[in-house]
Amino acid sequence: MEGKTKVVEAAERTGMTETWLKKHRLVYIGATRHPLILSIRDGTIDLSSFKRWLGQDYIFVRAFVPFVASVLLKAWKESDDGSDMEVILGGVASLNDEIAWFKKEASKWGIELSGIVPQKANLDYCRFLESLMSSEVEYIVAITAFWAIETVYQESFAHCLEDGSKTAEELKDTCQRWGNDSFGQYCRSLERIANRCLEKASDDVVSKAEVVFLRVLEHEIEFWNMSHGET
Ligand SMILES: Cc1ncc(CO)c(N)n1
Repeated sequence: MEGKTKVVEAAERTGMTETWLKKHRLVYIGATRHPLILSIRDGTIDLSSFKRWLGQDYIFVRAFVPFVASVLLKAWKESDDGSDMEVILGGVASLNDEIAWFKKEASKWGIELSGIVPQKANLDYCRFLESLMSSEVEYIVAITAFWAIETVYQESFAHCLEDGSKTAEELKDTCQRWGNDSFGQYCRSLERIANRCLEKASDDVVSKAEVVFLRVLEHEIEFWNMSHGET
């Protein structure tokens, strides 16, 4: 009887990410359909907002590298599936390309990356990432954050490439960077890892992961808000 109860509980937990996306739908939409993204998609974007975002995101991505490395380390220590490490390593490799891309893109727009001052929302987000790098933070919690961070960008930029979007030619490269199908597949691999881990996790760890998921969404919204340039 006890065994049966456990099976039912596990079944209810399959697709935890799906459950959270439904439960927190409004916040998720806030993060993936932000006015900056909508303005890229409808062609009304103010280029100074785009440039502000680009410069700040370069700083963010530099802090994101050690975070992803910390997830890799946790996978090596805590994961029960050796293929997790390969997916995460693929993420590290694509960040290497991403940093090179930021440099190229910045020079295209005449942005001096070394002169960028990180804004408060960026510093807050980077501090949050740093808190997740602690060895006290469980692999499941960290991989959930990683999946959410990548997925927000994928969903946002893919929206700018859908049929009917009026994205300017010079912004398509940026949208492709995160909006392309292979980045989408990579996000789904991360989601499968998160769901597999969440299925086996204790209630306590699952609720910690949910809190972290929500905080990622809030940080992403604040990050997009920086492009307004009011702070
Ligand atoms: C703020 C932010 N979130 C997510 C990503 C995706 O890597 C990024 N580059 N920047």
